[in-house]
Amino acid sequence: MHSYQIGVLGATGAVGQKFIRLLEDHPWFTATKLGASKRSAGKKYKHAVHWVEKTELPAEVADIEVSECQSAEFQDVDFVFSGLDSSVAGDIEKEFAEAGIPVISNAKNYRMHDQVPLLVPEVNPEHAELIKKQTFSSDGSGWIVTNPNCVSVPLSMSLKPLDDAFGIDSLVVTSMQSVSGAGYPGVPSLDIVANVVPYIGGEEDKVETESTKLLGQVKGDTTEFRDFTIQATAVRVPTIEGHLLSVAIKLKNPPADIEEAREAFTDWDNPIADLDLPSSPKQPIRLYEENRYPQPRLHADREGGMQTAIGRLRKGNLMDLGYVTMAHNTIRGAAGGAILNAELLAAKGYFG
Ligand SMILES: NC(=O)C1=CN([C@@H]2O[C@H](COP(=O)(O)OP(=O)(O)OC[C@H]3O[C@@H](n4cnc5c(N)ncnc54)[C@H](OP(=O)(O)O)[C@@H]3O)[C@@H](O)[C@H]2O)C=CC1
Ligand SMILES: N[C@@H](CC(=O)OP(=O)(O)O)C(=O)O
Repeated sequence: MHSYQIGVLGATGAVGQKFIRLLEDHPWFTATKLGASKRSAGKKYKHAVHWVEKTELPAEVADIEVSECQSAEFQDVDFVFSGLDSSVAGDIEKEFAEAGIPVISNAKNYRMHDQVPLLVPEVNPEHAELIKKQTFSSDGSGWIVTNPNCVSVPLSMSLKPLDDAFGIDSLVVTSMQSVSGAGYPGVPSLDIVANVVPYIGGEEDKVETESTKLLGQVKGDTTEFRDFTIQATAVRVPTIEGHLLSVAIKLKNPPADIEEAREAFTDWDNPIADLDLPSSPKQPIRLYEENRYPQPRLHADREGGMQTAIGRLRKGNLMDLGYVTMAHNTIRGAAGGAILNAELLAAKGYFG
């Protein structure tokens, strides 16, 4: 039976609040320590946070006094989740790992670090073994694992079955990203109401790189990236939750017909199904046949926000296939993805 006391760094932020909500009643993990900036430290969580979740602020955490994000304050926890702002996540997460506290991070800072796994349990669970190569702490007790960017999650989930079946040559992706991706208060209302903003700073580089690490292979003490090319355009749209991606893909051994492409998704086996992890969706990938699906408002919450939706699968004129894919950006693409990573690592015995 797994039972862990955990801390949440950045607990007052948009992603931090999602951690708090998803951890309420979690069968394995209990949040006992919460960290944020000096602005929040010393206050009760209920007074420090500007709660934006639809559910009530969980009573178990409401009166916890928020700490500064220093390992000395978190000595009693088994590990921490990090929903820290990336401007501070680098130094803080390193300090925790050096002090022997594992960090399950949602921030971008260590995603490209040679020994840090960039992990999506259904895509590359075997990359967890890189943890053993990390030297943040002298005895190996402190380490960092990251989850990818909220666009890279549905992208890599959709690419994995296609890669297994046909091999990926190259792809073009356009991501239509919801406003919650920018945190709270996020994008100014005058920019985004009844509008589309055709640029999200720093986003395209991450989308063009992360899937080549996720679908890569651990070799020695690092990951060998794949050599397929991704061309990305990231735009902000006035939806609230759920990033919708349009993908056009060229394959090494294209399917004979669209039915064969469909089967790549429907016949794909989830490699972690037998672990029966608490946050694992029963059906990680859902292929919609209806031309008008998937839609962020209708489908982002499916399977607790952990399912990746695929639709509009069709033969392309220029590339081999076209499709759309969509996932809940702050659950599957952020806090829920990090919690699933921690469940995988707990089931594999990484927390001792
Ligand atoms: N929103 C999303 O969809 C996604 C976000 N992410 C990533 O998750 C992280 C958090 O994003 P989001 O929740 O939107 O951001 P927010 O701005 O909403 O929250 C940031 C958190 O970091 C804390 N913080 C800020 N400065 C410091 C500091 N100097 N020391 C300690 N804590 C500090 C804040 O505390 P305080 O309240 O006290 O200021 C707050 O808890 C980012 O790295 C982001 O890129 C990843 C995927 C998706
Ligand atoms: N940039 C993403 C959210 C985010 O913070 O991504 P990352 O974890 O890669 O920094 C969005 O706007 O939707």
